[in-house]
Amino acid sequence: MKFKHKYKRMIWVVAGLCLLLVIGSVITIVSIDGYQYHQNQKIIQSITETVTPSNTLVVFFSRSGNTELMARKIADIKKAHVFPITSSQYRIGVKGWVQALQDARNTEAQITPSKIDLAPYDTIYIGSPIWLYSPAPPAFQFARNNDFSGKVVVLFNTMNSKFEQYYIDEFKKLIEKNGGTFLQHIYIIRGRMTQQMDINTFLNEVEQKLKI
Ligand SMILES: Cc1cc2nc3c(=O)[nH]c(=O)nc-3n(C[C@H](O)[C@H](O)[C@H](O)COP(=O)(O)O)c2cc1C
Repeated sequence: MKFKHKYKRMIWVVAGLCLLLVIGSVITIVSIDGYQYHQNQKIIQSITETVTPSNTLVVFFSRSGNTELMARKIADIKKAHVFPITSSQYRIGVKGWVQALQDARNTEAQITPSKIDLAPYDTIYIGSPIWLYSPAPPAFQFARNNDFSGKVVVLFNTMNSKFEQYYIDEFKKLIEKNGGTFLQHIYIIRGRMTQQMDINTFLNEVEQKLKI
């Protein structure tokens, strides 16, 4: 009887420790996310936008600003117009992070705007973070909603460590189904959360990727 009681107590202690570990990890991840968001925003504001006519458009969805940074750098180099897609349920913070994790493998999302007039452009860059090895749902939703007839499309992603080619192929199929030519997939691995590459190396990497 005494042994059973001790055993039960041990289970509670282990369960409590596991719960603390999960809460601690979530707090750490969300704090790093928030820190990164603010660091990225400082640099993003210093990159000037192209206002003259352009036949290249960079469309992106970004939560913590890494993909936005890549998008703005691509637009700067290519003298392209840039257009953010937003999805309010994935805002920075705990709620948005949990929702992102929950929806990571979906290919549908509520996005604003749902469509963009692509008529002035012949090349469209579409960017998003990788969530659970796949481009985030807003990128798929944008690809589903728009007509890419006569357009060349480049998918670009930022991530911590890796993606699965299967999801990139699915994205390519969606672009082709909507009339586009899928030219290329480019990506930057910024490294795991505590050892991410610094912003200048990241921006140099964007330049290198565009030369390929
Ligand atoms: C819910 C969620 C899932 C993620 N899954 C992956 C993943 O499978 N592989 C990976 O390398 N990074 C993953 N990440 C990290 C992001 O891809 C990475 O931080 C990205 O640069 C964030 O882009 P953003 O700042 O534009 O939102 C994930 C992030 C979140 C929030």
